[in-house]
Amino acid sequence: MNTVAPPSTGTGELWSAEEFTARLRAVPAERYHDRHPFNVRMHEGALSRAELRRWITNRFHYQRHIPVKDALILAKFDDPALRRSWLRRIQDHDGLVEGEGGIERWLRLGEAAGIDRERLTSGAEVLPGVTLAVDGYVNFCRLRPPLEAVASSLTELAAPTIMRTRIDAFERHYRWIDADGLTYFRNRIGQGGRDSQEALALVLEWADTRRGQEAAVAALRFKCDVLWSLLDAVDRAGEST
Ligand SMILES: O=C(O)c1cc(C(=O)O)c2c(n1)C(=O)C(=O)c1cc(C(=O)O)[nH]c1-2
Repeated sequence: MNTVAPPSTGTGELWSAEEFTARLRAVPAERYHDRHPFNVRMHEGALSRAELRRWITNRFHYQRHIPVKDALILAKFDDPALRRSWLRRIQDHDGLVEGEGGIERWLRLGEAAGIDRERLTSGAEVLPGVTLAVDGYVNFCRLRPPLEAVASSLTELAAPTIMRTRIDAFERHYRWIDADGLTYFRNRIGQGGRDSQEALALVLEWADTRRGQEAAVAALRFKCDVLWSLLDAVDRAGEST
């Protein structure tokens, strides 16, 4: 996390599709939040119940804003097929009817960990740094062009792997959480894989200048920083309790 982005000149030649793809994939490979000390401790089984509950509570703030940022991205598209396709992401989180969808599954994860849904939905325990990180992501998607907004979702290239690692860690080390609570993570393996392939194809198609390619890589770095900052806040909150 100490690397500094080189200044973007945007003046070089267009990277080939292979090189551009490799540069995009290199970003989460280097700075995805699976390397964050908090996630490392989670995967090793070293988190206390209070820490895990703090993570679930604060990550809920991220989860509930994903469909909001996807609605902001959707509003930028003028193509019906593209809107239809992107709409699926909102439906994945919100469900088609009450009681379904990713947000509901995250609430059930909370219940499995002993946090009732009123406590999660109240947002009362969301840390200031988490609010800022999530606002940063939502506003990035609100303000940036479609290429960058879509590219920022490409952290999901790495998400299926972290989901598998997390399920394994929960089943092994945090057995006090009922296994049914892990359904959110199980569902995201397929959804995240599909969403990231869709987003990658769009970014490859739309980035038709070197400047655009560099902007897409920078968007993905920014998103890695969002996820990293969120975990920093969750990690540091423990120092004062
Ligand atoms: O738990 C995780 O590590 C993790 C990471 C990410 C990600 O890489 O952005 C997402 C999710 N989960 C997730 O559940 C999710 O729905 C999601 C949507 C997006 C996005 O940027 O559109 N990222 C992620």
